[in-house]
Amino acid sequence: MTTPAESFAPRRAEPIFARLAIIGIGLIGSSIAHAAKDLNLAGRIVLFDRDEAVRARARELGLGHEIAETARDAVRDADHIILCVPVGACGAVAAEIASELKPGAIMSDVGSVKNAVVEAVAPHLPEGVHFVPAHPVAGTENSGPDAGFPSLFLNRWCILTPPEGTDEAAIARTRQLWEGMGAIVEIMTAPHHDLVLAVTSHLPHLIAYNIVGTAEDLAAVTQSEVIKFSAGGFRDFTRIAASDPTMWRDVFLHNKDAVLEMLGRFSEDLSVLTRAIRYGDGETLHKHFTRTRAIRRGIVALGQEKPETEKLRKD
Ligand SMILES: NC(=O)c1ccc[n+]([C@@H]2O[C@H](COP(=O)([O-])OP(=O)(O)OC[C@H]3O[C@@H](n4cnc5c(N)ncnc54)[C@H](O)[C@@H]3O)[C@@H](O)[C@H]2O)c1
Ligand SMILES: O=C(O)C(=O)C[C@]1(C(=O)O)C=C[C@@H](O)C=C1
Repeated sequence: MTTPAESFAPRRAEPIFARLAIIGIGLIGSSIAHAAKDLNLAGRIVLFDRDEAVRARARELGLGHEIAETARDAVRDADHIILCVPVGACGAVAAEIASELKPGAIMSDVGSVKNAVVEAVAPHLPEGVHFVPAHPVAGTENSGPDAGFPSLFLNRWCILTPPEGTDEAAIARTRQLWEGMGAIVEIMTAPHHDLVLAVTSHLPHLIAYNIVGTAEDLAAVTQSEVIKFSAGGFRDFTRIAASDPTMWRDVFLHNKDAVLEMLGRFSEDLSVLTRAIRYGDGETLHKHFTRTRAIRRGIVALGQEKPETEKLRKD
Protein backbone atom coordinates (compact mmCIF):
# COMPACT_ATOMS: atom_id res chain seq x y z
CA MET A 1 0.00 0.00 0.00
CA THR A 2 1.22 3.51 -0.79
CA THR A 3 0.10 6.63 1.05
CA PRO A 4 -2.66 8.42 -0.92
CA ALA A 5 -1.50 11.69 -2.42
CA GLU A 6 -4.18 13.63 -0.57
CA SER A 7 -2.32 13.06 2.67
CA PHE A 8 0.56 15.25 1.50
CA ALA A 9 -0.97 17.66 -1.05
CA PRO A 10 -4.34 19.36 -1.44
CA ARG A 11 -6.83 17.88 -3.91
CA ARG A 12 -7.81 20.48 -6.50
CA ALA A 13 -11.41 21.55 -6.85
CA GLU A 14 -10.90 22.11 -10.60
CA PRO A 15 -8.43 20.10 -12.70
CA ILE A 16 -5.56 21.91 -14.48
CA PHE A 17 -6.05 19.89 -17.66
CA ALA A 18 -9.26 18.40 -19.05
CA ARG A 19 -7.42 15.45 -20.60
CA LEU A 20 -3.93 14.20 -19.73
CA ALA A 21 -2.25 11.52 -21.86
CA ILE A 22 0.64 9.45 -20.51
CA ILE A 23 2.68 7.33 -22.93
CA GLY A 24 4.76 4.67 -21.17
CA ILE A 25 3.37 3.11 -17.98
CA GLY A 26 6.52 2.43 -15.98
CA LEU A 27 7.77 3.86 -12.70
CA ILE A 28 7.35 7.49 -13.79
CA GLY A 29 4.20 7.16 -15.91
CA SER A 30 2.36 5.22 -13.20
CA SER A 31 3.52 7.62 -10.46
CA ILE A 32 2.15 10.58 -12.44
CA ALA A 33 -1.10 8.67 -13.01
CA HIS A 34 -1.48 7.99 -9.26
CA ALA A 35 -0.72 11.56 -8.21
CA ALA A 36 -2.75 13.26 -10.95
CA LYS A 37 -5.82 11.12 -10.27
CA ASP A 38 -5.64 11.36 -6.46
CA LEU A 39 -5.18 15.13 -6.59
CA ASN A 40 -7.64 15.87 -9.42
CA LEU A 41 -4.96 17.47 -11.59
CA ALA A 42 -6.65 16.24 -14.77
CA GLY A 43 -10.30 15.54 -15.56
CA ARG A 44 -9.51 12.43 -17.58
CA ILE A 45 -6.23 10.51 -17.58
CA VAL A 46 -5.57 8.18 -20.50
CA LEU A 47 -2.52 5.93 -20.58
CA PHE A 48 -0.81 3.80 -23.20
CA ASP A 49 2.15 1.41 -23.19
CA ARG A 50 3.41 -0.55 -26.16
CA ASP A 51 3.68 -3.68 -23.99
CA GLU A 52 0.35 -5.50 -23.87
CA ALA A 53 1.13 -7.11 -20.48
CA VAL A 54 1.85 -3.67 -19.02
CA ARG A 55 -1.47 -2.34 -20.35
CA ALA A 56 -3.28 -5.30 -18.77
CA ARG A 57 -1.54 -4.73 -15.43
CA ALA A 58 -2.30 -1.00 -15.57
CA ARG A 59 -6.01 -1.85 -15.96
CA GLU A 60 -5.83 -4.21 -12.96
CA LEU A 61 -4.18 -1.49 -10.90
CA GLY A 62 -6.86 1.03 -11.94
CA LEU A 63 -4.28 3.53 -13.19
CA GLY A 64 -5.85 6.68 -14.64
CA HIS A 65 -9.35 6.54 -16.14
CA GLU A 66 -8.62 4.62 -19.32
CA ILE A 67 -5.90 2.47 -20.88
CA ALA A 68 -5.88 3.07 -24.63
CA GLU A 69 -4.97 0.41 -27.20
CA THR A 70 -2.82 2.75 -29.32
CA ALA A 71 -0.69 5.81 -28.63
CA ARG A 72 -2.74 7.77 -31.15
CA ASP A 73 -5.99 6.95 -29.34
CA ALA A 74 -4.41 7.98 -26.04
CA VAL A 75 -3.35 11.47 -27.20
CA ARG A 76 -6.42 12.32 -29.29
CA ASP A 77 -7.98 15.48 -27.85
CA ALA A 78 -5.42 15.59 -24.98
CA ASP A 79 -4.44 18.99 -23.54
CA HIS A 80 -1.21 17.73 -22.02
CA ILE A 81 0.82 14.77 -23.25
CA ILE A 82 3.73 13.31 -21.27
CA LEU A 83 6.16 10.88 -22.87
CA CYS A 84 7.31 8.52 -20.09
CA VAL A 85 9.32 6.17 -22.30
CA PRO A 86 13.10 5.64 -22.46
CA VAL A 87 14.90 8.68 -23.89
CA GLY A 88 15.80 6.85 -27.11
CA ALA A 89 12.11 6.11 -27.86
CA CYS A 90 10.81 9.71 -27.56
CA GLY A 91 11.42 10.72 -31.20
CA ALA A 92 9.62 7.68 -32.64
CA VAL A 93 6.63 8.12 -30.32
CA ALA A 94 6.40 11.83 -31.21
CA ALA A 95 6.40 10.94 -34.92
CA GLU A 96 3.66 8.35 -34.33
CA ILE A 97 1.29 10.65 -32.43
CA ALA A 98 2.03 13.99 -34.13
CA SER A 99 -0.96 13.97 -36.49
CA GLU A 100 -3.37 13.50 -33.55
CA LEU A 101 -2.13 16.46 -31.48
CA LYS A 102 -4.61 19.30 -31.29
CA PRO A 103 -3.59 22.97 -31.58
CA GLY A 104 -2.86 24.45 -28.15
CA ALA A 105 -1.91 21.07 -26.66
CA ILE A 106 1.23 20.90 -24.52
CA MET A 107 3.72 18.20 -25.36
CA SER A 108 6.04 17.18 -22.54
CA ASP A 109 8.25 14.31 -21.42
CA VAL A 110 10.16 13.15 -18.33
CA GLY A 111 13.45 12.06 -19.93
CA SER A 112 16.61 12.08 -17.84
CA VAL A 113 18.40 13.72 -20.80
CA LYS A 114 16.97 16.86 -22.36
CA ASN A 115 18.93 18.09 -25.39
CA ALA A 116 18.65 14.85 -27.36
CA VAL A 117 14.92 14.61 -26.54
CA VAL A 118 14.31 18.20 -27.71
CA GLU A 119 16.16 17.48 -30.96
CA ALA A 120 14.29 14.21 -31.53
CA VAL A 121 10.78 15.43 -30.66
CA ALA A 122 10.55 19.09 -31.76
CA PRO A 123 10.75 18.47 -35.55
CA HIS A 124 7.61 16.28 -35.41
CA LEU A 125 5.37 18.72 -33.56
CA PRO A 126 2.66 20.44 -35.63
CA GLU A 127 2.29 24.21 -35.60
CA GLY A 128 0.35 25.38 -32.53
CA VAL A 129 1.50 22.57 -30.24
CA HIS A 130 3.63 23.83 -27.34
CA PHE A 131 6.68 21.91 -26.21
CA VAL A 132 7.68 22.00 -22.53
CA PRO A 133 10.19 19.23 -21.76
CA ALA A 134 10.42 18.20 -18.10
CA HIS A 135 12.66 16.07 -15.92
CA PRO A 136 11.49 15.11 -12.44
CA VAL A 137 14.71 14.47 -10.53
CA ALA A 138 13.10 11.69 -8.56
CA GLY A 139 13.16 7.97 -9.00
CA THR A 140 14.03 4.57 -7.63
CA GLU A 141 15.85 1.51 -8.97
CA ASN A 142 12.48 -0.14 -9.74
CA SER A 143 10.56 -0.07 -12.99
CA GLY A 144 7.20 -1.05 -14.41
CA PRO A 145 3.58 -0.14 -13.55
CA ASP A 146 3.71 -1.66 -10.05
CA ALA A 147 6.72 0.47 -9.08
CA GLY A 148 4.88 3.82 -9.16
CA PHE A 149 3.62 5.68 -6.10
CA PRO A 150 1.94 9.10 -5.78
CA SER A 151 4.44 10.76 -3.45
CA LEU A 152 7.44 10.11 -5.72
CA PHE A 153 7.73 13.77 -6.73
CA LEU A 154 7.06 15.29 -3.33
CA ASN A 155 9.77 17.83 -2.39
CA ARG A 156 11.89 16.76 -5.37
CA TRP A 157 13.12 19.00 -8.17
CA CYS A 158 11.39 19.01 -11.53
CA ILE A 159 13.48 20.77 -14.18
CA LEU A 160 11.69 22.30 -17.19
CA THR A 161 13.75 23.05 -20.30
CA PRO A 162 11.40 24.92 -22.67
CA PRO A 163 13.06 25.93 -25.96
CA GLU A 164 13.51 29.68 -26.43
CA GLY A 165 10.26 31.44 -27.36
CA THR A 166 7.96 28.80 -25.83
CA ASP A 167 4.51 30.11 -24.93
CA GLU A 168 4.66 31.40 -21.32
CA ALA A 169 1.15 30.18 -20.50
CA ALA A 170 2.11 26.64 -21.55
CA ILE A 171 5.17 26.79 -19.28
CA ALA A 172 3.04 28.10 -16.40
CA ARG A 173 0.48 25.29 -16.75
CA THR A 174 3.20 22.64 -16.89
CA ARG A 175 4.74 24.17 -13.76
CA GLN A 176 1.30 24.03 -12.10
CA LEU A 177 0.99 20.33 -12.89
CA TRP A 178 4.35 19.45 -11.33
CA GLU A 179 3.85 21.73 -8.36
CA GLY A 180 0.47 20.08 -7.93
CA MET A 181 2.29 16.77 -7.50
CA GLY A 182 4.52 18.31 -4.82
CA ALA A 183 7.61 19.02 -6.94
CA ILE A 184 9.79 22.12 -6.81
CA VAL A 185 10.10 23.50 -10.33
CA GLU A 186 13.24 25.06 -11.82
CA ILE A 187 13.73 26.25 -15.40
CA MET A 188 17.02 25.98 -17.33
CA THR A 189 18.28 25.33 -20.85
CA ALA A 190 18.51 21.75 -22.08
CA PRO A 191 22.34 21.78 -22.56
CA HIS A 192 22.84 23.18 -19.04
CA HIS A 193 20.53 20.51 -17.63
CA ASP A 194 22.52 17.77 -19.36
CA LEU A 195 25.83 19.04 -18.01
CA VAL A 196 24.57 19.32 -14.43
CA LEU A 197 22.81 15.94 -14.45
CA ALA A 198 25.85 14.28 -16.03
CA VAL A 199 27.73 14.82 -12.77
CA THR A 200 24.89 14.59 -10.22
CA SER A 201 23.03 11.60 -11.67
CA HIS A 202 24.55 9.98 -14.75
CA LEU A 203 28.15 9.62 -13.51
CA PRO A 204 27.11 8.16 -10.12
CA HIS A 205 25.07 5.53 -11.95
CA LEU A 206 28.00 4.67 -14.22
CA ILE A 207 30.27 4.33 -11.20
CA ALA A 208 27.74 2.08 -9.45
CA TYR A 209 27.30 -0.12 -12.54
CA ASN A 210 31.07 -0.36 -12.80
CA ILE A 211 31.93 -1.12 -9.18
CA VAL A 212 29.25 -3.79 -8.83
CA GLY A 213 30.47 -5.39 -12.07
CA THR A 214 34.07 -5.30 -10.83
CA ALA A 215 33.08 -6.91 -7.53
CA GLU A 216 31.20 -9.64 -9.39
CA ASP A 217 34.25 -10.26 -11.59
CA LEU A 218 36.31 -10.64 -8.42
CA ALA A 219 33.83 -13.05 -6.86
CA ALA A 220 36.01 -16.05 -7.64
CA VAL A 221 39.00 -14.46 -5.88
CA THR A 222 37.01 -13.44 -2.81
CA GLN A 223 34.79 -16.53 -2.75
CA SER A 224 31.65 -14.37 -3.00
CA GLU A 225 32.50 -12.53 0.21
CA VAL A 226 31.78 -9.21 -1.50
CA ILE A 227 28.12 -10.13 -1.57
CA LYS A 228 28.15 -11.74 1.89
CA PHE A 229 29.63 -8.68 3.61
CA SER A 230 27.83 -6.05 1.55
CA ALA A 231 26.14 -4.30 4.46
CA GLY A 232 27.39 -0.76 4.01
CA GLY A 233 28.72 1.33 1.12
CA PHE A 234 28.73 -1.47 -1.42
CA ARG A 235 25.09 -2.27 -0.72
CA ASP A 236 24.14 1.33 -1.61
CA PHE A 237 25.95 0.89 -4.92
CA THR A 238 24.06 -2.34 -5.65
CA ARG A 239 20.73 -0.50 -5.28
CA ILE A 240 21.75 2.08 -7.87
CA ALA A 241 23.24 -0.62 -10.12
CA ALA A 242 19.86 -2.42 -10.13
CA SER A 243 18.33 0.48 -12.10
CA ASP A 244 16.64 -0.23 -15.42
CA PRO A 245 19.16 -1.30 -18.11
CA THR A 246 17.19 0.09 -21.08
CA MET A 247 16.65 3.47 -19.45
CA TRP A 248 20.32 3.85 -18.53
CA ARG A 249 21.65 2.56 -21.84
CA ASP A 250 19.65 5.36 -23.48
CA VAL A 251 20.83 7.99 -20.97
CA PHE A 252 24.50 7.28 -21.73
CA LEU A 253 23.97 7.05 -25.49
CA HIS A 254 22.09 10.36 -25.53
CA ASN A 255 24.20 12.42 -23.13
CA LYS A 256 27.50 11.19 -24.47
CA ASP A 257 29.45 14.46 -24.63
CA ALA A 258 28.56 15.72 -21.15
CA VAL A 259 29.15 12.31 -19.55
CA LEU A 260 32.54 11.92 -21.28
CA GLU A 261 33.53 15.43 -20.14
CA MET A 262 32.61 14.64 -16.53
CA LEU A 263 34.21 11.19 -16.72
CA GLY A 264 37.46 12.85 -17.83
CA ARG A 265 37.44 15.17 -14.82
CA PHE A 266 36.52 12.29 -12.53
CA SER A 267 39.47 10.22 -13.77
CA GLU A 268 41.87 13.13 -13.19
CA ASP A 269 40.63 13.58 -9.63
CA LEU A 270 40.83 9.83 -9.04
CA SER A 271 44.47 9.93 -10.16
CA VAL A 272 45.21 12.49 -7.45
CA LEU A 273 43.72 10.20 -4.78
CA THR A 274 45.48 7.15 -6.25
CA ARG A 275 48.77 9.00 -6.06
CA ALA A 276 48.12 10.08 -2.47
CA ILE A 277 47.48 6.46 -1.45
CA ARG A 278 50.53 5.20 -3.31
CA TYR A 279 52.88 7.74 -1.69
CA GLY A 280 51.29 7.71 1.77
CA ASP A 281 50.12 11.33 1.46
CA GLY A 282 47.64 11.30 4.35
CA GLU A 283 47.23 15.05 4.33
CA THR A 284 45.82 15.09 0.80
CA LEU A 285 43.42 12.26 1.63
CA HIS A 286 42.28 13.87 4.88
CA LYS A 287 41.75 17.27 3.25
CA HIS A 288 39.71 15.72 0.45
CA PHE A 289 37.52 13.62 2.75
CA THR A 290 36.91 16.63 5.02
CA ARG A 291 35.71 18.66 2.03
CA THR A 292 33.33 15.93 0.82
CA ARG A 293 31.95 15.34 4.32
CA ALA A 294 31.02 19.04 4.46
CA ILE A 295 29.24 18.71 1.11
CA ARG A 296 27.12 15.80 2.38
CA ARG A 297 26.28 17.69 5.56
CA GLY A 298 25.24 20.70 3.49
CA ILE A 299 22.84 18.54 1.47
CA VAL A 300 21.37 17.05 4.65
CA ALA A 301 20.96 20.53 6.15
CA LEU A 302 19.02 21.59 3.04
CA GLY A 303 16.75 18.58 3.56
CA GLN A 304 17.53 17.17 0.09
CA GLU A 305 18.76 13.71 1.03
CA LYS A 306 15.77 11.61 -0.14
CA PRO A 307 13.28 13.23 2.16
CA GLU A 308 9.63 12.39 2.65
CA THR A 309 9.09 10.22 -0.42
CA GLU A 310 10.95 7.21 0.97
CA LYS A 311 9.16 7.45 4.30
CA LEU A 312 5.71 7.83 2.74
CA ARG A 313 6.29 4.89 0.44
CA LYS A 314 6.78 2.46 3.27
CA ASP A 315 3.35 3.19 4.80
N1 LIG B 1 13.52 5.64 -13.20
C1 LIG B 1 13.90 6.82 -12.75
O1 LIG B 1 14.52 6.92 -11.69
C2 LIG B 1 13.61 8.05 -13.59
C3 LIG B 1 13.57 9.29 -12.97
C4 LIG B 1 13.28 10.43 -13.72
C5 LIG B 1 13.06 10.31 -15.10
N2 LIG B 1 13.13 9.08 -15.68
C6 LIG B 1 12.88 9.00 -17.13
O2 LIG B 1 11.55 8.56 -17.28
C7 LIG B 1 11.40 7.78 -18.46
C8 LIG B 1 10.71 6.48 -18.09
O3 LIG B 1 11.46 5.82 -17.10
P1 LIG B 1 10.79 4.73 -16.13
O4 LIG B 1 11.72 4.58 -14.99
O5 LIG B 1 9.38 5.06 -15.90
O6 LIG B 1 10.92 3.44 -17.06
P2 LIG B 1 10.14 2.06 -16.99
O7 LIG B 1 11.05 1.05 -17.60
O8 LIG B 1 9.60 1.79 -15.64
O9 LIG B 1 8.90 2.29 -18.00
C9 LIG B 1 9.04 2.62 -19.34
C10 LIG B 1 7.82 2.09 -20.07
O10 LIG B 1 7.86 2.61 -21.40
C11 LIG B 1 7.33 1.61 -22.26
N3 LIG B 1 7.77 1.91 -23.63
C12 LIG B 1 9.00 1.78 -24.16
N4 LIG B 1 8.99 2.19 -25.43
C13 LIG B 1 7.73 2.56 -25.72
C14 LIG B 1 7.09 3.06 -26.89
N5 LIG B 1 7.77 3.24 -28.03
N6 LIG B 1 5.77 3.35 -26.82
C15 LIG B 1 5.08 3.14 -25.68
N7 LIG B 1 5.62 2.65 -24.55
C16 LIG B 1 6.94 2.38 -24.57
C17 LIG B 1 7.87 0.32 -21.71
O11 LIG B 1 7.10 -0.80 -22.13
C18 LIG B 1 7.79 0.57 -20.20
O12 LIG B 1 6.59 0.06 -19.66
C19 LIG B 1 12.81 7.62 -19.04
O13 LIG B 1 12.98 8.53 -20.09
C20 LIG B 1 13.73 7.99 -17.89
O14 LIG B 1 14.93 8.56 -18.34
C21 LIG B 1 13.36 7.94 -14.95
O1 LIG C 1 17.13 7.47 -6.42
C1 LIG C 1 17.33 6.87 -7.43
O2 LIG C 1 17.18 5.67 -7.53
C2 LIG C 1 17.74 7.61 -8.64
O3 LIG C 1 18.71 7.23 -9.20
C3 LIG C 1 16.94 8.71 -9.12
C4 LIG C 1 17.56 9.58 -10.20
C5 LIG C 1 18.84 10.22 -9.65
O4 LIG C 1 19.91 10.00 -10.21
O5 LIG C 1 18.73 10.96 -8.69
C6 LIG C 1 17.84 8.79 -11.41
C7 LIG C 1 17.56 9.23 -12.66
C8 LIG C 1 16.61 10.28 -12.90
O6 LIG C 1 16.67 10.89 -14.10
C9 LIG C 1 16.32 11.08 -11.75
C10 LIG C 1 16.59 10.65 -10.51
